[in-house]
Amino acid sequence: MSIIKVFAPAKVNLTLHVTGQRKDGYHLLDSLVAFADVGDRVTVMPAPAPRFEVTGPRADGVPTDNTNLVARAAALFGIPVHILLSKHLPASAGIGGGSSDAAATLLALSDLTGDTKLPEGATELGADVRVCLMRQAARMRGIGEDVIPYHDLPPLFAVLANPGIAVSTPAVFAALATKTNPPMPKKLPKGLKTRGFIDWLATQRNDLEAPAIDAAPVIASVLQALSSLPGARLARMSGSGATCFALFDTEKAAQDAARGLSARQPDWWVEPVRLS
Ligand SMILES: C[C@@](CO)(OP(=O)(O)O)[C@H](O)COP(=O)(O)OP(=O)(O)OC[C@H]1O[C@@H](n2ccc(N)nc2=O)[C@H](O)[C@@H]1O
Ligand SMILES: Nc1ncnc2c1ncn2[C@@H]1O[C@H](COP(=O)(O)OP(=O)(O)O)[C@@H](O)[C@H]1O
Repeated sequence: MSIIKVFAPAKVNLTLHVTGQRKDGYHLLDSLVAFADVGDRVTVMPAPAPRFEVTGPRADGVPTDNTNLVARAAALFGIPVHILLSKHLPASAGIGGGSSDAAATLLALSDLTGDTKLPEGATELGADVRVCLMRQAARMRGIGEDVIPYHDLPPLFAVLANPGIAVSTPAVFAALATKTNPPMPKKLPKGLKTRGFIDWLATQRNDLEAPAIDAAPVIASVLQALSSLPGARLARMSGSGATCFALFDTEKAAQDAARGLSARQPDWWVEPVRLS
């Protein structure tokens, strides 16, 4: 029997510029997205009837019914499968857990069925699903439908930190004071090494940081804690929060900093990661 396992990496918005709003309310973005080496795991196997289970250290509170994006993605293929979702990423956390799980499910079912074409409705599962299907650094524009791979990401080492509060993406977008902010430069940097690239990132923004902090002031404490870690070069929020990241010049600096932060904040989710 074929059992297909697909990793669903955390998505990190290294930048997130909100550049406008469509008539239907969705916001136009210009975001440089990368993927971490931590994530959820989706296992799919053929079954006589559909079955869906959620396990893992971060399974609490994740829907186990057909509202889960994994179940919705699988249903698009119209064949019965048994799916195991192992949750390692916090939910409603700005790191695209649901979208990455949905993308992993689409990839697993394509593999199982041999269908190379995505089923209708696949990318409507969420604005981040398209970039999550790409699973590599990319510039994402529009509301997430315009995704171009970015091949110039140098080695990037980060600490991800989430204080354990869920943030509502629609509420954060709705609270944004200015909807038309400048995009990133037309041409993104090419050939920069880690240090220079982090310096460039520091000139860019996450426009959702301010409204997310208004909704959940603990995010300001997370950013403060990350920026004061030894060797931290830049601290920023990912997506609509509450997960924030700090960037370091070396893998060792990120690992040491993550150990220190975990010891001080044992209730936070803290992970040293490599981004690509
Ligand atoms: C903000 C971002 C940045 O990568 O990440 P997260 O914070 O979710 O991780 C994404 O654009 C989120 O993508 P995703 O979580 O897939 O969004 P969806 O489920 O499609 O939309 C949830 C809600 O967010 C708002 N929304 C989402 C995307 C967008 N470009 N404009 C919006 O205004 C809408 O209110 C929408 O109803
Ligand atoms: N597979 C999934 N994992 C996590 N949350 C999910 C999943 N499927 C549906 N959801 C729902 O999607 C919402 C957003 O979760 P998530 O995608 O993790 O957040 P974000 O959009 O901030 O990255 C949550 O309210 C959760 O109930």
